[in-house]
Amino acid sequence: MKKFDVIIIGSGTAGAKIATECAKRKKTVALIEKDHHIFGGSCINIACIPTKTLIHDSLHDSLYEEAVERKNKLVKKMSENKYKSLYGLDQLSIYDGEARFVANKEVEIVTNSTKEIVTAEHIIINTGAVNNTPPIEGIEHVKNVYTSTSLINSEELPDKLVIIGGGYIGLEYASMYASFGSDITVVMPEDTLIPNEEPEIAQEVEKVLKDKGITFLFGKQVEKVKEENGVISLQLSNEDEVKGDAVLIATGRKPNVEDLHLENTKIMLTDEKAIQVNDKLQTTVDNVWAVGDVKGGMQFTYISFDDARIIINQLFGDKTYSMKKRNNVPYTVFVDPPLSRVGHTKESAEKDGYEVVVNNMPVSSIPRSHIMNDQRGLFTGIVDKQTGQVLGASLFGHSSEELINIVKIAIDHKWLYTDLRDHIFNHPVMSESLNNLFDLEIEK
Ligand SMILES: Cc1cc2nc3c(=O)[nH]c(=O)nc-3n(C[C@H](O)[C@H](O)[C@H](O)COP(=O)(O)OP(=O)(O)OC[C@H]3O[C@@H](n4cnc5c(N)ncnc54)[C@H](O)[C@@H]3O)c2cc1C
Ligand SMILES: NC(=O)c1ccc[n+]([C@@H]2O[C@H](COP(=O)([O-])OP(=O)(O)OC[C@H]3O[C@@H](n4cnc5c(N)ncnc54)[C@H](O)[C@@H]3O)[C@@H](O)[C@H]2O)c1
Repeated sequence: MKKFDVIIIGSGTAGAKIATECAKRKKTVALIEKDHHIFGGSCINIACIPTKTLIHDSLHDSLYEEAVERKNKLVKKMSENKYKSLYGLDQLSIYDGEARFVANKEVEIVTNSTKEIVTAEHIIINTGAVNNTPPIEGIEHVKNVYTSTSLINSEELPDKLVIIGGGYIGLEYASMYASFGSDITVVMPEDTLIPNEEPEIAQEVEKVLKDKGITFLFGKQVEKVKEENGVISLQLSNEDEVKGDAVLIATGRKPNVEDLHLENTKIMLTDEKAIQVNDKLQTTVDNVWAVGDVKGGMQFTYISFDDARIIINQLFGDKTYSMKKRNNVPYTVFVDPPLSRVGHTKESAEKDGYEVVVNNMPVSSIPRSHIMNDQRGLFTGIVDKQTGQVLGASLFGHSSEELINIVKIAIDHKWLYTDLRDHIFNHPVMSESLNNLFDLEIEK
């Protein structure tokens, strides 16, 4: 049986980074990827990069088919570059095959024509997540039912798209396909949009997305789907019916564990069927680690990348970096304009015992928004009344995907609101708005 220092299952964000770092340190590595067409994993092939490219082009008057073509070229280039950056690294063997466990520390690699069992001192599982499709009667018989992956590969713009689920994918695709000109209905079980965000921000997002022509059906489940002459009818929980010519299922993504044959090991799963790890990303088997979406929790590329930092620190560093040190993770929902958040909302800060000062500021008060001719949105800043420390921000408006990182630095470094209020920004730019967002009256 061939023995490596490290086996990595999946070439996603974490896997590729760990493979490079191990090879740099002259470790022998087997990197196993089951689908050569998505070498480099989800982010560059089916997720962040293709969707944000299409979103960009949807806002710059591109025709849908042209945008899909540009997206395809970019994805191909990025995937090839990723492969080239790894292929030929000394000590690194890339396997085009599916990995499955046959014992705690033994992995079988299955290709079309071969089977080989390999072992290693360390095994890292980076198999990502797969779509979670709810059981809806009739759905398997209906054409033009898409996932986030298949819809953006279809070159035909849907005329009337019904989206099931109002999370990240549901909202980003609703906004993007509305910008391209599709008629959009979002069916979601929640009673309100983005219930974990500041209520004022959520209301503003809803208003802006409705102004784009998107219809939301709140508090509804889809029970049955059927198709007649190309018209798809979705029967909802309250007997209502909604019709479209295409359906997107955007009801979450679940850890990809099914084909790993973990029953041959002592690797345990959580109640949510993710691989159970501790804060160092160790599974329940010694020297087997899990990184990225497959370990459950937040599903973001930068979390997978940060997981790689943990592994590299644990294998080659001083072993001090772990999930315990990860906090204030920012995120952006790339609707138009983007919604970004870091740290506390008013409600979550108060739950944690803070007395807070809150400032809401319309984007229209920012000079840059007039230059760009886009005054939509609202910014909210949250500050601890006792200490004056910045606790959080919710930014719904142009460029928020960049601005939010300034607030993250402020929270991480325990800056006071006055640090942002008095910072000299250049002008006229969106970031100077932080001077005003954190210009607060704080009485102690
Ligand atoms: C539509 C969409 C948009 C998104 N947009 C964003 C965004 O804007 N920003 C953001 O931060 N996140 C975004 N995400 C989430 C982000 O893409 C994921 O969190 C991230 O890519 C997860 O990476 P990973 O390292 O866990 O694994 P992945 O990148 O998913 O890689 C897993 C790899 O393992 C391979 N594999 C699986 N099983 C086996 C096996 N048995 N043997 C061998 N290989 C195997 C797969 O083929 C795959 O290549 C988006 C997700 C989606 C679906
Ligand atoms: N900008 C980004 O960073 C970005 C973009 C896209 C996706 N992602 C990641 O991808 C992951 C998956 O995205 P997602 O939107 O699929 O998941 P999600 O968890 O964000 O949202 C799922 C939605 O589907 C609804 N839902 C669940 N079961 C349902 C059912 N049976 N019927 C109808 N609706 C149902 C949920 O209530 C929710 O509204 C996210 O967790 C996110 O981390 C990130």
